[in-house]
Amino acid sequence: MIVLKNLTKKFDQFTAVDSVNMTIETGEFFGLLGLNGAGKTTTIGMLSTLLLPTQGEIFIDGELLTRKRTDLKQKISVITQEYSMRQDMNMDEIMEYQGRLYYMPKKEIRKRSEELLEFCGLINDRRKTVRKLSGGMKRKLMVCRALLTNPEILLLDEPTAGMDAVSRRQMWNLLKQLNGKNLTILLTTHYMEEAEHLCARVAMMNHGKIEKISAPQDFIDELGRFAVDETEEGKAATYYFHIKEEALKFAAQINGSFKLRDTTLEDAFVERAKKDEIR
Ligand SMILES: Nc1ncnc2c1ncn2[C@@H]1O[C@H](COP(=O)(O)OP(=O)(O)OP(=O)(O)O)[C@@H](O)[C@H]1O
Repeated sequence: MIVLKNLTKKFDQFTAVDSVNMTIETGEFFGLLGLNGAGKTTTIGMLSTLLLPTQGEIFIDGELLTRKRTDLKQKISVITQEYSMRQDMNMDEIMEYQGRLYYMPKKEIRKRSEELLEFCGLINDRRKTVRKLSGGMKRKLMVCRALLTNPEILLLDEPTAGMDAVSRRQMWNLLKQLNGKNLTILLTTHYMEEAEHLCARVAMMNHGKIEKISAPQDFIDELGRFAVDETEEGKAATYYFHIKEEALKFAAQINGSFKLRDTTLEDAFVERAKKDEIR
């Protein structure tokens, strides 16, 4: 279990993460959502101990996380937004290098690498250098590398940024399978469909603060499960309803064209952002 208590990070006078309180259960698939600059990466940075909190604490399974607690740090693996791999190494070499960093025996590195590369569908490309891999393959390799040391918690900062639709879905399947094996996953994403598809709960972060934590469906229900997209004289607007009959009644009096559909987490996210702009 991960517990953040009043977690705060200031860069000089600017507060990037502001008294965040949050609990992520063991084995949970949790999403951290928010506009650019909301404080998501900074939160991940503190969880990975790359950044030190200005105030507040992080507890892993009830124990205070500090840079000195290698035992706790070993439970956590992080995958950052940037590809941080040597271009001239092949997959086997990348895995071996990582294993050696953590003083893993050679035999174990080889066994676990093989399992992971197989699991991620990369085994046939293991001799390819990073330079020759597609963006999707590189991201999968980063997952393999992060899992080599058998972490209990995986932190992913925008794991599918820039991926094509097919690779993204492959990554989703992979992450779901890993979570099925009780890996706790915390991800940040700008793809609301991704969060809706994967996360049991999401936190909406805004200007460093957590505004609300709930299941994606709760955000949708709060807004109204039924959406009517109206297009009239080139203008588009969306209206939300809790009851389907009401949505249909509304749609019947529209002069232009309309589409009745299910509300998505993206709708809920955009509406919250609009309200914040007005405030
Ligand atoms: N090292 C730093 N020094 C000063 N300000 C920083 C630093 N790192 C982040 N910030 C600021 O803190 C705020 C939060 O940044 P952060 O990267 O955590 O946001 P984010 O939610 O991950 O955004 P994005 O979705 O764009 O990745 C931003 O205003 C950013 O400019």
